[in-house]
Amino acid sequence: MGRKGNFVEKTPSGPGRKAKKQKPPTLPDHLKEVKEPRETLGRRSQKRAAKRSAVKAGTATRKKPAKKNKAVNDESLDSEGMSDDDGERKQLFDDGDSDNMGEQSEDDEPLDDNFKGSSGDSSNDDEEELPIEKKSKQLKLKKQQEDDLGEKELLMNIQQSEKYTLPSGEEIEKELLLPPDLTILKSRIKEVVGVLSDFTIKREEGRDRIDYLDQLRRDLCTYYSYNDFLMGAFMETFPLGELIDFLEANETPRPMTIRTNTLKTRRRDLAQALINRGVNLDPIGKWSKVGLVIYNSQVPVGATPEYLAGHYILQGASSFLPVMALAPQEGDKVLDMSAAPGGKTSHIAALMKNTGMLFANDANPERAKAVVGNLHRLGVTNAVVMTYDGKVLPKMSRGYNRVLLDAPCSGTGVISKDPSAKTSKDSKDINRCSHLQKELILAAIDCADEGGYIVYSTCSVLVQENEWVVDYALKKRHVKVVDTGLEFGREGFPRFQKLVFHPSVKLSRRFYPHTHNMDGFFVAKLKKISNNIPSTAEEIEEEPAEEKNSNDSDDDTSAKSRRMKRKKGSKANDSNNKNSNPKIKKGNDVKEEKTNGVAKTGILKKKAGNLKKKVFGKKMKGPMKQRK
Ligand SMILES: C[S@@+](CC[C@H](N)C(=O)[O-])C[C@H]1O[C@@H](n2cnc3c(N)ncnc32)[C@H](O)[C@@H]1O
Repeated sequence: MGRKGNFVEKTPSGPGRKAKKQKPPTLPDHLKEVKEPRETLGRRSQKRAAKRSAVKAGTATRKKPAKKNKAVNDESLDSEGMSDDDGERKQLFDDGDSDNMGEQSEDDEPLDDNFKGSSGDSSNDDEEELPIEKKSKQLKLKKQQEDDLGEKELLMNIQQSEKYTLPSGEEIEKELLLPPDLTILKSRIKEVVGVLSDFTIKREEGRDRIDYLDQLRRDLCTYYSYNDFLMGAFMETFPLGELIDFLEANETPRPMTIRTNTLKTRRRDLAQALINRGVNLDPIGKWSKVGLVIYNSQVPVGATPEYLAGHYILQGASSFLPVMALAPQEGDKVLDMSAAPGGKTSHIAALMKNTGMLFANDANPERAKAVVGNLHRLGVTNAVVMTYDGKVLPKMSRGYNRVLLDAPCSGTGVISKDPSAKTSKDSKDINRCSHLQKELILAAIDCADEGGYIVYSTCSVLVQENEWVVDYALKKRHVKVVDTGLEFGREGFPRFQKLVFHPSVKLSRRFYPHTHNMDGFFVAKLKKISNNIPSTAEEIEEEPAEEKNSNDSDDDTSAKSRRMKRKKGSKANDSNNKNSNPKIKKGNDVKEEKTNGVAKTGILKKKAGNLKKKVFGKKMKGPMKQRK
């Protein structure tokens, strides 16, 4: 579909199988005789042909290019007769009828002669050369010299890196007085990463790892313009080699992607319509049937008639993933707890084929307006838009088959889109986000029906906003982590620094700009086992378990190395993932309500006076008519 760019450059791979098998052509002697140049030959060709004749007759010598000489002198080649064959073939081409062939082989030769700076024949050739040929030779020579120099420098650098010395405090102070020299910073970053990757061998006597890490952190902050806190957080999250890739990826925008709105069109038809408008596109990948990647366009992609008609939405590739993990079904009752501007809500509606009931909530009324606009444009008719604080939702409406919590977050996965995060986020922000996320995830679980699914996602790469939050939910509610069903993505971290999370958080998925060429994202899927709340939930500390011994090897995932920092009786929740019931107590504040997947509009009706809601297409009374 579309105009596919052929990114794989095809390089000729030498003679084919048949050609290799064939012996060089052997001609009868009379045909090998040198012919007089034909009348049609040009002046230069005639000169060359005359020279060749002289060489053959022994009245002149002919210089061979350095490489070819080497090949000719190579005994092993001689013994196989290959060089003779080459010579013979060359001679045949040179003397043959084809002027082009002759010219070609001649053109190749003087270049090497010139390289050797020889006189004689080559100087004659020089005289014959066109200015462009001379220029080309000079450029080749210059390039060769540069390459040689580069190689020498590389060797020198390698030798230097083995005994790389960190700058002294005085040198650093001096440096700080001047504007940053990016070239120096870049090479020092490279050097320090090199030392850290082979520390015992490359370290400077008397220097600790922390000295190098501090220097690296300072340099990375300056080079990539991050604040110290965030750089530290990233250094804890990624191995060093990967860290640089991640930071580099944050400097370039991700590909523009759109999602076909299957409520209105098919991807094939949309692609054709956009191609007709001069949009160069491709399917996003095998993992999505609705995504298209836009390489370039002659028209603004956010203002085409197809866009205005709601045939697609501009949406980052990673934003498809939480909805795919949620896998909403036709007729479901679904809650999108923080929905604005509605990209994922509209995707959910499309998968539900506008059936069932979809509640799109966002605490920010201004942002909720964008949800209204998008849902109208995209033809969503099964949705209600609400503007509540997600934390209060369980008191109003429960029994959802599926709940999406695309949580408010620090945005550390989308720095290429919003580079202000590089300097604006500090530890307080992350703590605040994490705290809110923990409250919202519990609310999301409470809203879900028994057996229902909750997808938790963020566009952050920080553990505190991801695995930590999921681990917290596992301790506080009777849920288990299940497979997201997504085909790709890195596993969630079951451990981080000294912290140990429930091993099942591994089932969650991490997506990175440097590995997946999409925004950094985290997706976890939970299944609610029951409405019961672990009896110890209130006593459980919010902090995840800490490892006993920080020297434990990173690979040691044994149960021994885990110390669950729970108080007495906390075993209950450990069994969540084995599907057994933990010690439980009924939540007093929560009135249970089994809905079997059908919306209980009574709740909404009761609170209608307070609800700032909008209904699209269908009235709120009674369950939606389902289109199957
Ligand atoms: C990551 S955005 C959601 C993006 C949306 N899911 C989409 O795909 O278009 C997070 C949203 O959470 C909303 N939010 C923040 N605090 C909230 C709360 N306490 N309850 C509900 N929504 C909240 C923000 O207004 C913001 O729109």
